[in-house]
Amino acid sequence: ADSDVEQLTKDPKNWAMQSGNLANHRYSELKQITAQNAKNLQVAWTFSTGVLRGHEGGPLVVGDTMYIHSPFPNKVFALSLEDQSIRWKYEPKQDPTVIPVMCCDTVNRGVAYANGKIFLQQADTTLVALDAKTGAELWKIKVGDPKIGETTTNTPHVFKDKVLTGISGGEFGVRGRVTAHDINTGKILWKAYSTGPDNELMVDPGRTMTWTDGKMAPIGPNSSLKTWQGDQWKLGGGTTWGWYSYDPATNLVYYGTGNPSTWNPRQRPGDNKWSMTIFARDLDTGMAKWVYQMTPHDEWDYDGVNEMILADIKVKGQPRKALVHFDRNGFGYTLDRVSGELLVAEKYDPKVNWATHVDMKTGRPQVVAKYSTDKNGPDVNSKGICPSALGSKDQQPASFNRKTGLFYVPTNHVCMDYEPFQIEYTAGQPYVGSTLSMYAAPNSHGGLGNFIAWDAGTGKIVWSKPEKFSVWSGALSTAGDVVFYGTLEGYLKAVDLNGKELWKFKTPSGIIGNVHTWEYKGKQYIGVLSGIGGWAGIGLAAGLTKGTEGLGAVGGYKDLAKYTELGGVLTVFALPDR
Ligand SMILES: O=C(O)c1cc(C(=O)O)c2c(n1)C(=O)C(=O)c1cc(C(=O)O)[nH]c1-2
Ligand SMILES: [Ca+2]
Repeated sequence: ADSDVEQLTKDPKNWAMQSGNLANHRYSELKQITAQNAKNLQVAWTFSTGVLRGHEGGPLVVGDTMYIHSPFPNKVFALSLEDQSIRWKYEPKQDPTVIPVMCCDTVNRGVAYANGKIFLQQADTTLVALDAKTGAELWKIKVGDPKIGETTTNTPHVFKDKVLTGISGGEFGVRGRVTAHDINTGKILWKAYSTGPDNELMVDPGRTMTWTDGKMAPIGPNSSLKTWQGDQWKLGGGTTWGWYSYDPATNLVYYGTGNPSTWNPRQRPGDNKWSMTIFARDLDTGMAKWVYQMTPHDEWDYDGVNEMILADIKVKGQPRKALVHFDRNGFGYTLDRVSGELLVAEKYDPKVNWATHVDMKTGRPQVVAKYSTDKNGPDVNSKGICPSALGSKDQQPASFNRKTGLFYVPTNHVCMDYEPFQIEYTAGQPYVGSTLSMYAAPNSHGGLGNFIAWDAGTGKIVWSKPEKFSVWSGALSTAGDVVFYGTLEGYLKAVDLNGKELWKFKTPSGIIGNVHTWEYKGKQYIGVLSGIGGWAGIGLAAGLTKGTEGLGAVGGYKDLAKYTELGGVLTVFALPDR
């Protein structure tokens, strides 16, 4: 039987899924807080998780209870909205040796709710179901092995009667996959890899389609194996650590796969399918209906895992069932989510230079030779590549406003120098094979980020608001015509539909969490987790973690220490009583 989560997300009093709804909208129908009164927002209450390092994701609210989480050791708290007391607390026992094999800080992107259960994905790859009333453990299952660099940072995703989860470790030669579990027992119902033989990919060579020659065509047999040399696909990356979405009308689940391993492209000739790819899979069977690869043969670490936002919008004047995706590679893609047809691919940061454009017939980016780290070869420093490996956007999710039809997107405005080198694979050791340095986009406003509004029907930036640092927090937009996001200095900001700043508040630490909203006893609340960390904040969060120095210190982020310190704190805001 289907879970209650879809129904719960239809009542805007709840915030029952990390993304707000199945379609990854991060939009709320609540409109007590408006562009006129947002300047009056005040702190209603706060709560410390007692954990340092990177707090991504955000609070879930179901009825009169809030569920929040922390990064490693992955605590979960159930809080009463009535008196803010702790109803229960869960703290798993985990082996801390997992910490050094997490590439980009010990982040966690939050818990999921369904049918009276809370689902948690621990760093050590254990997927756990808890009783939402008591916090008692109902079942758990390990989906990976940290000894070979497999870890988990993603939120679990509940669609209908299944909970889906991914894997991290693209920087350790992990082979990416998604598993679908029975919500009542944890039993694996299907498992679909990103690289390898057709049966393990769960593709049908005659029926799984992809965009080629200006139309959809079957992918053909061994579509992945043919694009790797020898057994390289076994260490091929294509991990699955992003925000998934689901369309009940087509029964398709959508997610992206990450970078191919290693970052030295000369060591893995070929397109490296299906890394850097959008998968559309039937939820019941797991079989792929269509795939689209954004960055064939990645040479820059542009993981393709960023969220797929399902939106019914006009594209070039025609109403379409669209899928909108802001890829790390700097292109904003609009596809037909039913067929997989490529509709729009345009740069959402004007500085993007590694490719001139995406060929709309082949779907392939046209790479600029001087920024090809493969052509330039190992031990050559390719300079001035935009975006950097952080992408024009990383994990920080965008919001789709159902009223304006526009997307509000937190972005990075960062470029890099990239120098690949030969690396041997050793299980459980970084398999990175490149050194980077990253810096603010040259000849621009000097900051490391922008917060933008995007028209996915035409592929155009509507407005762009410069920020000193990358906007590493997820956005929220509301029917009250307010858009919220957090900054790495720790400000929670409210802007109007033209990007004009209405209000800001300095929270206790830098924000890499996502802004959520809910209603309790007739009052609308806004909540966000502070707690600097993640890749942009890792310098502050951990010093550079041993073994991950190669991931590159980002020059400008060192200044963060002038603005903020570590510490996970939830801050809840509301308008004053009249
Ligand atoms: O390839 C992978 O498996 C993998 C995993 C993760 C992760 O799980 O956090 C990140 C990345 N890659 C990555 O490339 C990246 O830029 C990144 C940023 C962050 C973050 O939370 O700030 N995680 C990750
Ligand atoms: Ca990666």
